[in-house]
Amino acid sequence: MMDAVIGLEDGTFLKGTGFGAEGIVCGELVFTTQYTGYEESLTDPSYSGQILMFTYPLIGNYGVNDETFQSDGVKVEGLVVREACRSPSHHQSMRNIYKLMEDEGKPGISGVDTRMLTIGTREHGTMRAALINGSDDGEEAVRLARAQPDISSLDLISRVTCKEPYIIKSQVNTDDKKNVVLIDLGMKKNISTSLLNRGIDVTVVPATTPASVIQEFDPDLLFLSNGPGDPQNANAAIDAVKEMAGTVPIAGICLGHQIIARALGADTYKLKFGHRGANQPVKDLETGIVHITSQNHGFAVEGDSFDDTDVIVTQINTNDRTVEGIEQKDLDIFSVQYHPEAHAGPRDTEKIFFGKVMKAMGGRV
Ligand SMILES: NC(=O)CC[C@H](N)C(=O)O
Repeated sequence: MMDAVIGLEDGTFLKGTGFGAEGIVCGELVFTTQYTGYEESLTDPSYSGQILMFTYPLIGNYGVNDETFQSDGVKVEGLVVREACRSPSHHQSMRNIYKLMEDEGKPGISGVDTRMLTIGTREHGTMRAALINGSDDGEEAVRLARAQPDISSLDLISRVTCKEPYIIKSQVNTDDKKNVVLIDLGMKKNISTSLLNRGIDVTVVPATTPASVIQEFDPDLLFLSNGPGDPQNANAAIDAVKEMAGTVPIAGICLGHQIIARALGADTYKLKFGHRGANQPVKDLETGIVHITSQNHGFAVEGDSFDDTDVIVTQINTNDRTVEGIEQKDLDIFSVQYHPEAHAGPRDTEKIFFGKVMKAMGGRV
């Protein structure tokens, strides 16, 4: 048992019990309301630069199975929970969450009032934080929280994107093989899996790959993944979309959606405390149907700011009416703010979104 403390930029600090690796981490403190799916969220590269807090009071009760990972390891900077389960129960569990965080060199804190921290975040907006595992010096944690740069000034994508292009061949036999070029901005594994399961070969390329190189791979569709940080910092991908718009269909998820929107001349802005959870209601404005979606984002697209006046907002969040989906029909471009690939979260929109990707390439849905 180690002393641990979390400090926020507003001067709040809470002492608790440390687990995982000893050390100090800094990042934005964000909360997610999902009850399950902690393995997927901890390994989601979109959380790079952030300390993740679960509002659900018990995390780790079904252990850790590496098969669920959305990347090669834990990508959050640190973890905040009310209680971390030491003795999990699940036949596929390989280790407990204590061991996971220790093996991955990431600190966690338990035994803190996550309700108070969540209310504070909702009232103040997302705050910079520091988590120290191995000390209970709250003043130092607050000082470190305040000393770090704002997330918008960090280049987080370069930390999580792949270094070289690579090709994943689909094992599904189809007569008409399609090839998607996927710009890896910090891709969750289930995005490529959702394409591979439909018989599509996936060429994954680094975030700074220019349009000229993407074209050499002869894509049937250009796909932009999820990823960390402020979409304003993804200039290379924004330029690639601008250059390729109209030449191939383009689709995107989350950060990919924000990048596509910026390429079409829209503004993006920071939400007060973001949407993170597995039950976010999204209304399709064409059908009127509301789907329950998985989400993890802190930025959003300004719906009425598009330079391209043919862009339509296709979906909105019914909680706060923020933009959840856009489409430019003439250019065959569409994207969503939520996560149709789920993992973690509901699969309500999986068939709809990836069906649309298939249709855009002239393939079978
Ligand atoms: N999951 C994501 O792709 C997140 C996108 C972006 N980093 C945001 O926080 O809004």
